[in-house]
Amino acid sequence: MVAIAVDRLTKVFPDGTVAVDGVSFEAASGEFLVLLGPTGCGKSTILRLVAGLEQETSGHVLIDGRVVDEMSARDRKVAMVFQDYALYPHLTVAQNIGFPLRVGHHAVAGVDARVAKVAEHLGVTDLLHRLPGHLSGGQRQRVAMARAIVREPQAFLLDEPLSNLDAGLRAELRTDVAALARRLAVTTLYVTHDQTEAMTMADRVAVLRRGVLQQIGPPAEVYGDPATLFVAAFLGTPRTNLLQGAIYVDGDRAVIDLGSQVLELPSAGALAGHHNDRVTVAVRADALRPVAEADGPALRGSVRLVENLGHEALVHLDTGIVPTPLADSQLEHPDTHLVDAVGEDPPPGHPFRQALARMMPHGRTESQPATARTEYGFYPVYDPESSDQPPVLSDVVVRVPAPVLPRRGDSMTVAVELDKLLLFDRSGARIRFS
Ligand SMILES: Nc1ncnc2c1ncn2[C@@H]1O[C@H](COP(=O)(O)OP(=O)(O)OP(=O)(O)O)[C@@H](O)[C@H]1O
Repeated sequence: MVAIAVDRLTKVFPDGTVAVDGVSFEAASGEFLVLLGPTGCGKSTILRLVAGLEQETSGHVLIDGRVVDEMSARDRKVAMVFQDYALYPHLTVAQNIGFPLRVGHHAVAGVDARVAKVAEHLGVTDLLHRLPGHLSGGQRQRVAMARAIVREPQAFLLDEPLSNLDAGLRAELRTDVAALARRLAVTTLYVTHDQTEAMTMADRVAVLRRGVLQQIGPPAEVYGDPATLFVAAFLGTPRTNLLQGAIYVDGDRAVIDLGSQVLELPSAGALAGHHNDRVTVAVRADALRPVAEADGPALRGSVRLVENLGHEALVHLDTGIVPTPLADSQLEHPDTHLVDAVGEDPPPGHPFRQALARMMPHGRTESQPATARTEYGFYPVYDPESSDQPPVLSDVVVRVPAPVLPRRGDSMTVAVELDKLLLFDRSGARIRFS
């Protein structure tokens, strides 16, 4: 088997769309590498470039250490499977699987044996005589996979192969597909926007955003140690809580000021140089634990909503903390929207004045002016362009084990595991503090 690498790969389409922007990575021989990212981030384009179905604007594709930029798709000997399996409707399953061998240079002898072997690998032996129209979606996808591997490709390129299937089948097939790729030890690039698929199937995950590689690493590392706010926000079920905050440092004391609440850190440590920095605090449900009484860092709130999932519940807590909005925040527009409200007010007449006037201060009450600061000098800011609606305070989502569930309106305290707390600066880059 062979390694696949891309080196500063860039694809600009004729209309100027930069679909892939200087991406470099290497999938080792036999590795299962998942390309993960939201729609339009360039995943499929990377796959098509590797397959030779698209010509790169600059950079290189390497297969087994050899630059293949000028090599035809056929000669690259990689097999690609798409989400629409595109089986030939008038051919039986056996004929579909054997098709690449019959049109290729192979002697016809031996085709049946290879079809039988591959069909067994994919668990479709009983279906060999059927037509695709008489198969379920999952069975069709298995046949498409069988057809792709029958030529014994050097590598597998899978483009959202499971996305047309229902949830149950997806779960079943993702285990099968990953197991098959490992059994055959075929180097695999697998494209998905589904974080569960990425986490469960991959040896390593490459997270992409707008054609740019954000981070690559084993699933646990990318999840637990995200390099950017984008990665932290993209990976998390339930969704990662993103909270506006600021860092306050006084000697060896450090506080993360969340407006209506503060989290005290044991020591300033690596945050010493970040006094007054505006940050987004990303805190996932697995960093939060409901407690009767806090004996360490904690957040408090009142229960707004309980989603009962049977074995556990997701509790939405109204904490009075202002969220970093996912779509209109620095997540999508680095450093363009948020005003640095820490430290000093903008001068009169400054264009940000209006924005500041619409700020939601911490624990706002009727008697409190809208520009109240916390004792540490911070107030969260709403982007006035993102919405005409009054600002909404963040719900912090917490997992609570069934059966003892809180009720709407109950107060709740959740202990915060500080070493799972993720801080990001205004450009979305990680601030490490321990
Ligand atoms: N032929 C083309 N001409 C112009 N733009 C294109 C072309 N093909 C893709 N794009 C654009 O390039 C970007 C990346 O597309 P690509 O299909 O690689 O994304 P993706 O991450 O695979 O998305 P999805 O998950 O929706 O399939 C998108 O903005 C897309 O609109």
